[in-house]
Amino acid sequence: MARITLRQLLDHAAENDYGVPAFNINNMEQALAIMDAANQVDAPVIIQASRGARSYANDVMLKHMMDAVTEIYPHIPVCVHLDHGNEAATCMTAIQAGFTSVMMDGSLKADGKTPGDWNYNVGVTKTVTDMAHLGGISVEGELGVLGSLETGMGDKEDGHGAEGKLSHDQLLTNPDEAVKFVQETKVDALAIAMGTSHGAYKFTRKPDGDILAMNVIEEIHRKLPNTHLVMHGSSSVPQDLQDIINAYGGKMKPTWGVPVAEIQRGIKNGVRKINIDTDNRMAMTGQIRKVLKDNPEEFDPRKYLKPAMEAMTKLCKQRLQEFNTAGQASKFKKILTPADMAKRYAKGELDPKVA
Ligand SMILES: O=C(CO)COP(=O)(O)O
Ligand SMILES: O=C[C@H](O)COP(=O)(O)O
Ligand SMILES: [Zn+2]
Ligand SMILES: [Zn+2]
Repeated sequence: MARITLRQLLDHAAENDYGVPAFNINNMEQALAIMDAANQVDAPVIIQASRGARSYANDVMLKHMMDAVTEIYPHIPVCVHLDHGNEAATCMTAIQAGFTSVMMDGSLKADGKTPGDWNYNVGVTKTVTDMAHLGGISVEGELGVLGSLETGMGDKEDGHGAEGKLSHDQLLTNPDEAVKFVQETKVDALAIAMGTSHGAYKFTRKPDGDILAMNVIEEIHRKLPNTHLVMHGSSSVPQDLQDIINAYGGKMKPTWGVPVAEIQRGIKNGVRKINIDTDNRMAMTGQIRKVLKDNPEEFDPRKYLKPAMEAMTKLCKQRLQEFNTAGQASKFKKILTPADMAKRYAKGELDPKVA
């Protein structure tokens, strides 16, 4: 069993200068596609499930799917992570279901819509780290609210995201506050806001520093050189995937995502976890549309799900190569269990270090 905690994985990534994509799953096809990619390029990987994924697939199904992939690919370290936990209970039930890492997203209140203030965010995040670390489970926190620097709007695209207009103060993580947040909460990884948002419609033009503030990441990394940074909303929304969808009856509007080169710049500056969901959704949907359009007589789901999986594997493989995750799986000497990690937290070995 090669189920790894986020903390052990990202510590290795920091020591070896690479980033790890965190791909979202909702079903078996996505889990198999990710693992096929990781196996082909010898990469460790993060598989994450949102609250929506948990209610779509059922925790029991997710748990056994994760057991299945680690049995099929025992040599691939897999971190099973909760994406955007909205309250402590959501994190605790994920841990019960076998997740080795949870995100407590206190940038928004439990409703997933209202921005949380400093005291709320620190309080709820610390509650989760205190409990999770007792069991050796890793925690990602978030400071700053995801949303567009072009429009000031939070991302409401998939039901989770700030409502209403946000100020630049809210949309850009403050580096001094980031230091205090990490010290007070002891999170293992920190998600920061710098202009990305979820979904396909991130930018109306190729992003420059005005709308994708990579300088914020660089400044935070200078102050917190030992903290693993997380970029949410990091799909690149490739033009060729937009084109396939639109060529086969889709109606995606013109849009830009996060260029891979910007993510690579982030990886040089402490970004260790890169969240990608939309690109994989698009890769699958493009193939499903194509098969059904080309073969209107077809009704066997395997006929369109297989090419959909292959397109997702191709995308995942490409990101694992671009982030230098490829070739790293076989470098792991020993996968520590959550119980091993619990002892390390108890000794204070994993306490945050500030520059
Ligand atoms: O951040 C994400 C999940 O937490 C996914 O982002 P994308 O919508 O850019 O793929
Ligand atoms: O928010 C991040 C992911 O894209 C998951 O989306 P979801 O909540 O629709 O599952
Ligand atoms: Zn999303
Ligand atoms: Zn996210």
